[in-house]
Amino acid sequence: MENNENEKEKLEEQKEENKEEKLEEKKEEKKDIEDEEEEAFRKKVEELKRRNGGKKPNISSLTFFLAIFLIVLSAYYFFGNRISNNSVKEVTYTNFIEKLKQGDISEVYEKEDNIYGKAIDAKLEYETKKITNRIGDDTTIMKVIQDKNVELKAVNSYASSIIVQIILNILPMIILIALFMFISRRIMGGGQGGVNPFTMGKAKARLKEKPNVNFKDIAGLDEEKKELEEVVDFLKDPTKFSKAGARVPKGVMLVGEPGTGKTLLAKAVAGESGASFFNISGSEFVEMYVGVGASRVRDLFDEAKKSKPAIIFIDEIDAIGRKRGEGRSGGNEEREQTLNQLLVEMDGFDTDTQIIVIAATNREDVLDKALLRSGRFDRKITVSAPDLKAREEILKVHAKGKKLSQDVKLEDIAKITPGYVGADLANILNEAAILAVRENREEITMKDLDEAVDKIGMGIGRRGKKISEYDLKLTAYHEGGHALMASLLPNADKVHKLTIIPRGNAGGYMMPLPKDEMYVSKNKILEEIMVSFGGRVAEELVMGDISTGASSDIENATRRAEAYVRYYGMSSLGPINMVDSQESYKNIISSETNREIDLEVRKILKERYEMTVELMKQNLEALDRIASLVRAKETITGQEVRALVAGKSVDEVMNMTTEELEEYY
Ligand SMILES: Nc1ncnc2c1ncn2[C@@H]1O[C@H](COP(=O)(O)OP(=O)(O)OP(=O)(O)O)[C@@H](O)[C@H]1O
Ligand SMILES: [Zn+2]
Repeated sequence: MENNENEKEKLEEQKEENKEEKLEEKKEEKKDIEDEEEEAFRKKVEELKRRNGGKKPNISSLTFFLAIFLIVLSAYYFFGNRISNNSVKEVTYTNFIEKLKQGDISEVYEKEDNIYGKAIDAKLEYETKKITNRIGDDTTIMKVIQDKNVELKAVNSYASSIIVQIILNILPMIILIALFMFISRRIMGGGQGGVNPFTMGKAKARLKEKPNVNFKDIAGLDEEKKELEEVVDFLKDPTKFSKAGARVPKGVMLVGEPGTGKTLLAKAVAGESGASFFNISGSEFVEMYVGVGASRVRDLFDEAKKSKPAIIFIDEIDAIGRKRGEGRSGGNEEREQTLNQLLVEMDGFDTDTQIIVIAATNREDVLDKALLRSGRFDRKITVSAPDLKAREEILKVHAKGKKLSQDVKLEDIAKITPGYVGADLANILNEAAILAVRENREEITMKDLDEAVDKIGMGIGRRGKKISEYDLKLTAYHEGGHALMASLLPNADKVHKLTIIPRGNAGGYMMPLPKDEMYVSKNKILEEIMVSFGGRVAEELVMGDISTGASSDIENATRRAEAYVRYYGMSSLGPINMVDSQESYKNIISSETNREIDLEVRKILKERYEMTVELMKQNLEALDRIASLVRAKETITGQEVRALVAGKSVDEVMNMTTEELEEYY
């Protein structure tokens, strides 16, 4: 099979499409972005508030330098006045000598460039410029002084004036530095305690900590913890890895919505392995001055190497890890340099480096592919929103140390909070505690918790909305329809996971496990079209009505069918490339051919839709079982789906052990 560049790309694309969850995401992404941006903004504000701890923005450094300035100024006047608090009259040198000769001056002293002479009546001082360096070198004036027996003060205010002068000379510098620091704080957005201009390239040492979080402090997230265990092993005993010739982990990418516990997981890896924990946010690198990001990365890694084993946790990696040559204008070059430096550092790791970089993001789509290449962040762990059971456990974790009244059933709170993440659940308990305290009660009641759910729910927008019974059923059947098709059709990608926990604007999703294959077969394309249609068909057969929830499924199916005809030349129109692109055959595609393509695409889609209806009608019971299990558990695995499709009942599957389920891998 010939495999030119383009085709490879197409195949890649196809593969990626498969990987993508097949639900409504595409269409709704636009809406999502708005939601996300709002969410991001809200988070930023909260973050700022949190960092400042309610204090006013830090302007103490400015006041500090202002104070110094005032002290210096008053000191100057103090000394200055003590030296000459009489009125001074400037005279010419000859005039001064004249006055001396006439005996008008009783006392002479020098200060800086001048000679001063106190008038006899002590009311006036004469001032004139010195013509020599020291008054003693001036033979003319010395002779007159000796002749007239005028008192010459050898020690004068010269010393103090040096201090004043030094201060005066460095004062502008001090003021400049103060201003610089003040502005730098402004640039940093008031957070992080500002930057010292002399060490601004340095990673802050205070970022290092030894967290006392362990895996057992994290509720749910079992799969995620299991995957991280390997990293813990490595940090504890790297020799085990090198001896076994196993590839050493370098970077782990945690992908998941805000508040799902990514930071917590990273800390727990440190806690479990006893490694030092360096925490920095990607946005901190780019909010810095130009040219500093890369050197900060270098310093951070140097720091970490000194206290190995260590974990470097980079939150919001997307801030530096965006696709290169893309993204918002300004600061791009800076970001790219920072990213390059990060890659360079990671490429330089070997077995005894004993550093693991854990990065977190909720925008995997914008990440530069280079980051995910092998030897860098090649372990990707999706941190998902908690399901029913996990939510109850998280609630329990955060209920520790709080008094709950007898009537409280955390299980019931878990039931009404699908879509809430760990941070939301922690907030619910805090809020409930506040409500109780406000009414002078010691115990949190169910009513407090209910109220807290409403309040937090309002704050988190869509995620916190209660979902109607009808919508839950619709989602369960829709996703169940995808999963059923994926399990029945031999060439389609297997189901990895099925969930009705809302994410973004999607009510739920079916996550396939893409096969590792070089080429996509004709049958696979056709079957994947049926998997896409599975959602819509299930709605039609079970609910008797169809919804807008299938829009992206339909788009997906259409795209596949079109590629099948136009690009892969698999249809009855034959192996002709009819891709609509600038350099291709396009110019000679006649309008008749276009019409033919159109008809062919429609025919394929119609056929496949009807086949999906037929196949699903024969397996409606399996569909019911899938829908009811996913309703009960919110998230179910591919194994569970396949056990149900194989004829096991919902109860049987619920009671299966992990080993028993392995059979349905
Ligand atoms: N599985 C969990 N078990 C217990 N508590 C959790 C869990 N997940 C989240 N939390 C709570 O939510 C808080 C926020 O979680 P964390 O900061 O780890 O989320 P995150 O995914 O890193 O979010 P962000 O993307 O905003 O940084 C934690 O401090 C913890 O109190
Ligand atoms: Zn769907």
